[in-house]
Amino acid sequence: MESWLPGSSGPAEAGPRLRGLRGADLAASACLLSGAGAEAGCSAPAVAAVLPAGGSGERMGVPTPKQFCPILERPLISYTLQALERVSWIKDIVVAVTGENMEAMKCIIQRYQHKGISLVESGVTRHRSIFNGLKALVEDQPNRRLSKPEVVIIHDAVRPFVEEDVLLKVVTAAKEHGAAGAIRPLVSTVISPSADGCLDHSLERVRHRASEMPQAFLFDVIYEAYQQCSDYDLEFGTECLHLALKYCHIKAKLIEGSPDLWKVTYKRDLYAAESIIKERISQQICVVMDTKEDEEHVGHRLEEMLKNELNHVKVTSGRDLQQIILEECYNFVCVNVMTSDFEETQKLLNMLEESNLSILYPVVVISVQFLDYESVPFGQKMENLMRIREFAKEVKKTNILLYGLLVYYPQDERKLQESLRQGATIIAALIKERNSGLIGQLLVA
Ligand SMILES: Nc1ccn([C@@H]2O[C@H](COP(=O)(O)OP(=O)(O)OP(=O)(O)O)[C@@H](O)[C@H]2O)c(=O)n1
Ligand SMILES: O=C(CO)[C@H](O)[C@H](O)COP(=O)(O)O
Repeated sequence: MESWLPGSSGPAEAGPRLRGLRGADLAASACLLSGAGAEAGCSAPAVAAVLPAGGSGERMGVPTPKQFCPILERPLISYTLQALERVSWIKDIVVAVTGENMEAMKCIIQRYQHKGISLVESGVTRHRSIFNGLKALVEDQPNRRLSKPEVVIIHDAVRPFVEEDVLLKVVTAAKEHGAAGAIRPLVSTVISPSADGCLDHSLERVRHRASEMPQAFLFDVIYEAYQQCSDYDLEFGTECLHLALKYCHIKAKLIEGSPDLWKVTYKRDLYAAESIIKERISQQICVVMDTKEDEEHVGHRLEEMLKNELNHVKVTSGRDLQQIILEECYNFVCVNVMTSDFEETQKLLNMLEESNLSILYPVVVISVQFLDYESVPFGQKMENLMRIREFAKEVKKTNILLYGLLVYYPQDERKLQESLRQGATIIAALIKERNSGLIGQLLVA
């Protein structure tokens, strides 16, 4: 049994904030799982995960297998790997991919800096792919690098939104019951047609559930089940929990999962996944000010306007930028009140590039300038500001989306209020949409 350190789930906080159990709660649950008291410290089963990723995604209807389809320019499977690898108590992750996609998969692992991933060749069916993944974890394999876990999680590579709390629940239940899997209420009623295409019978919807992923098993149970099962099971079966029941008489514990556990299957699911990701990374905005003037100052007024416009979003003024970057804020509004150049924006861009924050998600930077006809001639200001196009092209290479916003700054208070409101609306839209086609544009409010 491996040590399961309290609070060892630090990396799980990486990426957009997770819902459900957090930090201390997770550590406490991990202790409970082990059954060991505080005096004994935490210990828990060694856990590994197998991800079948060898399908062709026929139902998606595109040439690229769906697990490699890009969402915000990053392959879907990378999001799933990120979700699993940030769980510190999952020790090994085995991914089953086709020989044809092996190199592509290696590139994905390298480019997105995934850690602790081993690759095996997939099989012609999902069950065969999973079996290959399990074999890689068995002790008597030649060239064995991985250790046999006590519990193994099985999770589809095309379910990117799996959270640590549901993983912990299925693992805990698997340790107690031998097998466990996430379920969801049925959306539609399941009916059985007869051979002539007419209704034979209908199932009572409230008595049935949709079986989702993740699932977890005592390793010996699921490995035994796969070793015993028939070719028919391997060819046509779709349910791992059923194999554990049929061949090992293990009745899986069923765990209620969240709606986000759904399997990306059709093209529309990619759009849904993209929307979820965009929403998650738009929950915090950092306003970087080139002035420390009082609250009445126009930069602060824009910040207040943003807070009103986006009342569910955390809007913070950036004092300690390094810390804010470390906390994984993906949206920055750089307000230039005192200056009419990109010096402040440039400093921020340098910090972002050094931080590697944009490896996983596109970071939005909006450089805001104020257009005050009385102090700087329009032509001179524009000449300066047009340089944003070059900057934007350059930083796009590192996945930073740079936009310019010119806010009209009239003397008339009512008009100024209106410009600021419009500016806040544009900022909100740019952050929400993350449209790379608009980078380097100077929008006017
Ligand atoms: N021979 C196979 C078939 C499927 N899978 C994986 O099993 C998971 C769930 O299967 P499914 O959604 O059915 O994927 P596909 O078989 O790719 O899709 P489709 O049925 O539309 O062809 C996916 O991560 C898929 O890559 C696999 O590893 N090996
Ligand atoms: O939902 C699941 C668990 O029960 C699996 O993801 C599902 O069985 C995969 O099967 P298929 O390849 O036929 O979609």
